[in-house]
Amino acid sequence: MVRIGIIGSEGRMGQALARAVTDGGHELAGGIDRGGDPAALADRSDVLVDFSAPVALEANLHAAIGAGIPMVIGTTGLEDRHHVAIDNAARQLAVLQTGNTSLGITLLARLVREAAASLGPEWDIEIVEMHHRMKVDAPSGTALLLGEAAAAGRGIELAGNSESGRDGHTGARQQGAIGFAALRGGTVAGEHSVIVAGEEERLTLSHSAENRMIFARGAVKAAQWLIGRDAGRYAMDDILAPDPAPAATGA
Ligand SMILES: NC(=O)C1=CN([C@@H]2O[C@H](COP(=O)(O)OP(=O)(O)OC[C@H]3O[C@@H](n4cnc5c(N)ncnc54)[C@H](OP(=O)(O)O)[C@@H]3O)[C@@H](O)[C@H]2O)C=CC1
Ligand SMILES: O=C(O)C1=N[C@H](C(=O)O)C[C@H](O)C1
Repeated sequence: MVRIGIIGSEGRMGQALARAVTDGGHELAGGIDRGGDPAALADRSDVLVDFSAPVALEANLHAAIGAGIPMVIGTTGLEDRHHVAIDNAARQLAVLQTGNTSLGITLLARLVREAAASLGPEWDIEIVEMHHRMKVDAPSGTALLLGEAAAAGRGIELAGNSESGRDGHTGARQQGAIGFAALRGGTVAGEHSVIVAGEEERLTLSHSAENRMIFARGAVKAAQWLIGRDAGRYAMDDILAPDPAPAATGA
Protein backbone atom coordinates (compact mmCIF):
# COMPACT_ATOMS: atom_id res chain seq x y z
CA MET A 1 0.00 0.00 0.00
CA VAL A 2 1.33 3.40 -1.03
CA ARG A 3 0.43 6.70 0.69
CA ILE A 4 -0.50 9.06 -2.13
CA GLY A 5 -0.81 12.84 -1.65
CA ILE A 6 -2.95 14.72 -4.18
CA ILE A 7 -2.29 18.30 -5.29
CA GLY A 8 -5.44 19.77 -6.85
CA SER A 9 -7.57 17.41 -4.77
CA GLU A 10 -10.91 19.23 -5.12
CA GLY A 11 -10.65 19.51 -8.91
CA ARG A 12 -12.15 17.20 -11.53
CA MET A 13 -9.00 15.09 -11.66
CA GLY A 14 -8.33 15.31 -7.94
CA GLN A 15 -11.70 13.76 -7.18
CA ALA A 16 -11.23 11.00 -9.76
CA LEU A 17 -7.76 10.34 -8.33
CA ALA A 18 -9.07 9.94 -4.80
CA ARG A 19 -11.37 7.17 -6.08
CA ALA A 20 -8.56 5.51 -8.03
CA VAL A 21 -6.24 5.60 -4.99
CA THR A 22 -8.68 3.71 -2.78
CA ASP A 23 -9.89 1.44 -5.64
CA GLY A 24 -6.23 0.52 -6.16
CA GLY A 25 -5.83 -0.50 -2.50
CA HIS A 26 -3.65 2.49 -1.63
CA GLU A 27 -3.95 5.08 1.13
CA LEU A 28 -5.02 8.65 0.51
CA ALA A 29 -2.40 10.66 2.43
CA GLY A 30 -4.44 13.82 1.98
CA GLY A 31 -4.91 16.57 -0.54
CA ILE A 32 -4.35 20.27 -1.02
CA ASP A 33 -5.65 22.99 -3.31
CA ARG A 34 -4.80 26.67 -3.83
CA GLY A 35 -3.29 28.03 -0.61
CA GLY A 36 -2.46 24.56 0.76
CA ASP A 37 0.96 23.54 2.11
CA PRO A 38 2.66 21.04 -0.23
CA ALA A 39 5.54 20.48 2.23
CA ALA A 40 3.18 19.29 4.96
CA LEU A 41 1.41 17.02 2.45
CA ALA A 42 4.73 15.62 1.21
CA ASP A 43 5.82 14.84 4.78
CA ARG A 44 2.91 12.42 5.22
CA SER A 45 3.04 10.92 1.70
CA ASP A 46 5.16 8.30 -0.08
CA VAL A 47 4.54 10.01 -3.44
CA LEU A 48 2.87 13.22 -4.66
CA VAL A 49 0.51 13.39 -7.63
CA ASP A 50 -0.02 16.88 -9.05
CA PHE A 51 -3.04 17.72 -11.21
CA SER A 52 -3.42 21.40 -10.38
CA ALA A 53 -2.01 24.44 -12.18
CA PRO A 54 1.39 25.38 -13.66
CA VAL A 55 1.81 28.20 -11.14
CA ALA A 56 1.97 25.61 -8.34
CA LEU A 57 4.65 23.46 -9.93
CA GLU A 58 7.87 24.86 -8.48
CA ALA A 59 6.65 24.83 -4.87
CA ASN A 60 5.40 21.28 -5.34
CA LEU A 61 8.74 20.08 -6.72
CA HIS A 62 10.49 21.80 -3.81
CA ALA A 63 8.22 19.99 -1.34
CA ALA A 64 8.88 16.60 -2.95
CA ILE A 65 12.65 17.21 -2.86
CA GLY A 66 12.43 18.30 0.78
CA ALA A 67 10.58 15.13 1.76
CA GLY A 68 12.72 12.89 -0.47
CA ILE A 69 9.70 11.42 -2.29
CA PRO A 70 8.90 10.98 -6.00
CA MET A 71 6.26 12.94 -7.88
CA VAL A 72 3.86 12.46 -10.80
CA ILE A 73 3.05 15.65 -12.74
CA GLY A 74 -0.15 15.56 -14.80
CA THR A 75 -0.74 19.31 -14.91
CA THR A 76 -0.73 20.68 -18.48
CA GLY A 77 -0.13 24.13 -19.92
CA LEU A 78 3.51 23.93 -18.82
CA GLU A 79 5.97 26.38 -20.37
CA ASP A 80 9.68 25.96 -21.10
CA ARG A 81 10.63 27.33 -17.67
CA HIS A 82 8.49 24.63 -16.02
CA HIS A 83 10.27 21.93 -17.98
CA VAL A 84 13.62 23.39 -16.91
CA ALA A 85 12.44 23.24 -13.28
CA ILE A 86 11.41 19.58 -13.76
CA ASP A 87 14.79 18.73 -15.33
CA ASN A 88 16.58 20.36 -12.40
CA ALA A 89 14.42 18.58 -9.82
CA ALA A 90 14.96 15.26 -11.60
CA ARG A 91 18.61 15.37 -10.49
CA GLN A 92 17.35 14.83 -6.95
CA LEU A 93 14.09 12.91 -7.26
CA ALA A 94 12.22 10.50 -9.51
CA VAL A 95 9.67 12.56 -11.41
CA LEU A 96 7.25 11.46 -14.12
CA GLN A 97 5.69 14.25 -16.18
CA THR A 98 3.15 13.62 -18.90
CA GLY A 99 0.32 15.37 -20.67
CA ASN A 100 -1.69 12.17 -20.50
CA THR A 101 -1.53 9.33 -17.97
CA SER A 102 -3.76 6.93 -19.92
CA LEU A 103 -2.21 3.77 -21.31
CA GLY A 104 -4.14 4.20 -24.57
CA ILE A 105 -2.54 7.56 -25.35
CA THR A 106 0.86 6.21 -24.31
CA LEU A 107 0.54 3.49 -26.94
CA LEU A 108 -0.93 5.95 -29.47
CA ALA A 109 2.21 8.09 -29.14
CA ARG A 110 4.31 5.09 -30.16
CA LEU A 111 2.09 4.48 -33.18
CA VAL A 112 2.27 8.14 -34.20
CA ARG A 113 6.04 8.12 -33.95
CA GLU A 114 6.18 5.04 -36.16
CA ALA A 115 3.76 6.51 -38.72
CA ALA A 116 5.75 9.75 -38.89
CA ALA A 117 9.01 7.84 -39.26
CA SER A 118 7.60 5.60 -42.00
CA LEU A 119 5.90 8.27 -44.12
CA GLY A 120 7.88 11.23 -45.49
CA PRO A 121 7.30 14.96 -44.91
CA GLU A 122 5.07 15.08 -48.01
CA TRP A 123 2.46 13.51 -45.71
CA ASP A 124 0.82 16.31 -43.71
CA ILE A 125 0.30 15.66 -40.00
CA GLU A 126 -2.60 17.42 -38.26
CA ILE A 127 -3.58 16.87 -34.62
CA VAL A 128 -7.18 17.60 -33.65
CA GLU A 129 -8.38 17.56 -30.04
CA MET A 130 -11.66 18.24 -28.27
CA HIS A 131 -12.19 18.81 -24.56
CA HIS A 132 -14.88 20.01 -22.14
CA ARG A 133 -15.80 23.69 -21.96
CA MET A 134 -13.84 24.28 -18.71
CA LYS A 135 -10.40 23.40 -20.09
CA VAL A 136 -8.08 26.42 -19.87
CA ASP A 137 -5.04 25.47 -22.01
CA ALA A 138 -4.66 24.78 -25.74
CA PRO A 139 -3.40 22.81 -27.51
CA SER A 140 -3.94 20.13 -24.89
CA GLY A 141 -0.93 18.57 -23.21
CA THR A 142 -1.81 15.36 -25.02
CA ALA A 143 -1.87 17.05 -28.43
CA LEU A 144 1.59 18.45 -27.72
CA LEU A 145 2.81 15.03 -26.55
CA LEU A 146 1.53 13.50 -29.80
CA GLY A 147 3.13 16.34 -31.75
CA GLU A 148 6.45 15.63 -30.04
CA ALA A 149 6.06 11.94 -30.95
CA ALA A 150 5.44 12.86 -34.60
CA ALA A 151 8.40 15.24 -34.61
CA ALA A 152 10.64 12.59 -33.04
CA GLY A 153 9.56 10.11 -35.74
CA ARG A 154 10.55 12.65 -38.38
CA GLY A 155 13.78 13.54 -36.64
CA ILE A 156 12.83 17.21 -36.26
CA GLU A 157 12.09 19.57 -33.36
CA LEU A 158 8.41 20.37 -32.80
CA ALA A 159 9.34 23.96 -31.91
CA GLY A 160 9.67 25.82 -35.19
CA ASN A 161 7.82 23.11 -37.11
CA SER A 162 4.26 23.50 -35.85
CA GLU A 163 1.21 25.45 -37.04
CA SER A 164 -1.78 26.25 -34.84
CA GLY A 165 -4.60 28.74 -34.51
CA ARG A 166 -5.08 29.17 -38.28
CA ASP A 167 -7.46 32.04 -39.04
CA GLY A 168 -7.82 34.39 -42.00
CA HIS A 169 -5.52 34.41 -45.03
CA THR A 170 -2.93 32.01 -43.65
CA GLY A 171 -1.24 31.07 -46.90
CA ALA A 172 -0.58 27.46 -47.88
CA ARG A 173 0.43 24.91 -45.33
CA GLN A 174 4.18 24.69 -44.75
CA GLN A 175 5.50 21.32 -45.93
CA GLY A 176 6.57 19.14 -43.01
CA ALA A 177 4.71 21.23 -40.43
CA ILE A 178 2.75 19.53 -37.66
CA GLY A 179 -0.63 21.26 -37.31
CA PHE A 180 -2.85 21.63 -34.24
CA ALA A 181 -6.57 22.40 -33.90
CA ALA A 182 -8.40 22.65 -30.56
CA LEU A 183 -12.16 22.37 -30.02
CA ARG A 184 -13.89 23.10 -26.70
CA GLY A 185 -17.43 22.25 -25.60
CA GLY A 186 -19.72 20.26 -23.36
CA THR A 187 -18.29 17.66 -21.03
CA VAL A 188 -15.89 15.83 -23.37
CA ALA A 189 -13.22 14.05 -21.29
CA GLY A 190 -10.69 14.00 -24.13
CA GLU A 191 -10.70 13.23 -27.88
CA HIS A 192 -7.49 13.17 -29.91
CA SER A 193 -6.96 12.36 -33.58
CA VAL A 194 -3.71 12.41 -35.50
CA ILE A 195 -4.45 12.72 -39.21
CA VAL A 196 -1.69 11.83 -41.64
CA ALA A 197 -2.83 13.15 -45.02
CA GLY A 198 -1.08 12.19 -48.24
CA GLU A 199 -1.91 12.22 -51.94
CA GLU A 200 -5.39 10.71 -52.29
CA GLU A 201 -5.16 8.74 -49.03
CA ARG A 202 -5.40 9.59 -45.36
CA LEU A 203 -4.61 7.74 -42.16
CA THR A 204 -6.31 8.67 -38.86
CA LEU A 205 -5.07 7.45 -35.48
CA SER A 206 -7.53 8.28 -32.69
CA HIS A 207 -8.14 7.91 -28.99
CA SER A 208 -11.32 8.62 -27.04
CA ALA A 209 -11.34 9.04 -23.27
CA GLU A 210 -14.80 7.91 -22.18
CA ASN A 211 -14.20 8.94 -18.57
CA ARG A 212 -11.41 10.75 -16.69
CA MET A 213 -11.00 7.67 -14.46
CA ILE A 214 -8.63 6.38 -17.18
CA PHE A 215 -6.27 9.26 -16.37
CA ALA A 216 -6.69 8.70 -12.64
CA ARG A 217 -5.93 4.97 -12.83
CA GLY A 218 -2.88 5.67 -15.02
CA ALA A 219 -1.62 8.28 -12.56
CA VAL A 220 -1.94 5.85 -9.64
CA LYS A 221 -0.08 3.21 -11.65
CA ALA A 222 2.65 5.77 -12.37
CA ALA A 223 2.84 6.79 -8.69
CA GLN A 224 3.25 3.18 -7.59
CA TRP A 225 5.85 2.56 -10.32
CA LEU A 226 7.95 5.55 -9.19
CA ILE A 227 8.41 4.30 -5.63
CA GLY A 228 12.04 3.23 -5.16
CA ARG A 229 13.20 4.47 -8.59
CA ASP A 230 16.48 6.35 -8.99
CA ALA A 231 16.36 10.11 -9.42
CA GLY A 232 15.56 11.03 -13.02
CA ARG A 233 12.87 12.20 -15.36
CA TYR A 234 10.49 9.48 -16.51
CA ALA A 235 7.56 9.27 -18.94
CA MET A 236 4.50 7.02 -19.22
CA ASP A 237 6.26 5.19 -22.05
CA ASP A 238 8.76 3.86 -19.48
CA ILE A 239 5.88 2.04 -17.77
CA LEU A 240 4.45 0.46 -20.91
CA ALA A 241 5.91 -2.90 -21.96
CA PRO A 242 8.85 -2.57 -24.38
CA ASP A 243 8.15 -2.35 -28.11
CA PRO A 244 7.34 -5.84 -29.40
CA ALA A 245 9.82 -7.48 -31.74
CA PRO A 246 9.32 -6.51 -35.41
CA ALA A 247 6.68 -8.60 -37.16
CA ALA A 248 8.01 -11.61 -39.10
CA THR A 249 8.38 -10.99 -42.84
CA GLY A 250 5.63 -12.41 -45.02
CA ALA A 251 2.94 -11.73 -42.38
N1 LIG B 1 -1.99 14.37 -17.64
C1 LIG B 1 -3.26 13.93 -17.71
O1 LIG B 1 -3.53 12.77 -18.01
C2 LIG B 1 -4.36 14.88 -17.40
C3 LIG B 1 -4.07 16.17 -17.10
N2 LIG B 1 -5.05 17.03 -16.73
C4 LIG B 1 -4.60 18.35 -16.31
O2 LIG B 1 -4.70 18.42 -14.89
C5 LIG B 1 -4.94 19.76 -14.49
C6 LIG B 1 -6.18 19.81 -13.61
O3 LIG B 1 -7.30 19.47 -14.38
P1 LIG B 1 -8.76 19.49 -13.74
O4 LIG B 1 -8.80 18.62 -12.53
O5 LIG B 1 -9.69 19.22 -14.84
O6 LIG B 1 -8.86 21.03 -13.29
P2 LIG B 1 -9.74 21.66 -12.13
O7 LIG B 1 -9.76 23.13 -12.41
O8 LIG B 1 -11.02 20.93 -11.97
O9 LIG B 1 -8.87 21.39 -10.82
C7 LIG B 1 -7.67 22.03 -10.54
C8 LIG B 1 -7.48 21.98 -9.04
O10 LIG B 1 -6.18 22.49 -8.75
C9 LIG B 1 -6.31 23.44 -7.70
N3 LIG B 1 -5.28 24.47 -7.75
C10 LIG B 1 -5.22 25.61 -8.48
N4 LIG B 1 -4.12 26.30 -8.20
C11 LIG B 1 -3.47 25.59 -7.25
C12 LIG B 1 -2.28 25.80 -6.53
N5 LIG B 1 -1.52 26.89 -6.74
N6 LIG B 1 -1.89 24.86 -5.63
C13 LIG B 1 -2.63 23.76 -5.42
N7 LIG B 1 -3.80 23.53 -6.05
C14 LIG B 1 -4.21 24.43 -6.96
C15 LIG B 1 -7.68 24.06 -7.91
O11 LIG B 1 -8.09 24.67 -6.71
P3 LIG B 1 -8.92 26.04 -6.75
O12 LIG B 1 -10.25 25.67 -7.30
O13 LIG B 1 -8.91 26.49 -5.35
O14 LIG B 1 -8.19 26.97 -7.69
C16 LIG B 1 -8.50 22.84 -8.29
O15 LIG B 1 -8.97 22.15 -7.16
C17 LIG B 1 -5.05 20.56 -15.81
O16 LIG B 1 -3.80 21.12 -16.11
C18 LIG B 1 -5.42 19.49 -16.82
O17 LIG B 1 -5.11 19.84 -18.14
C19 LIG B 1 -6.35 16.66 -16.68
C20 LIG B 1 -6.71 15.39 -17.00
C21 LIG B 1 -5.74 14.39 -17.38
O1 LIG C 1 -7.92 19.12 -19.01
C1 LIG C 1 -8.32 17.96 -19.27
O2 LIG C 1 -9.46 17.58 -19.01
C2 LIG C 1 -7.36 17.04 -19.89
N1 LIG C 1 -6.13 17.43 -19.99
C3 LIG C 1 -5.05 16.69 -20.52
C4 LIG C 1 -4.50 17.37 -21.73
O3 LIG C 1 -4.31 18.61 -21.71
O4 LIG C 1 -4.21 16.70 -22.72
C5 LIG C 1 -5.36 15.23 -20.70
C6 LIG C 1 -6.76 14.90 -21.06
O5 LIG C 1 -6.92 14.98 -22.44
C7 LIG C 1 -7.79 15.69 -20.29
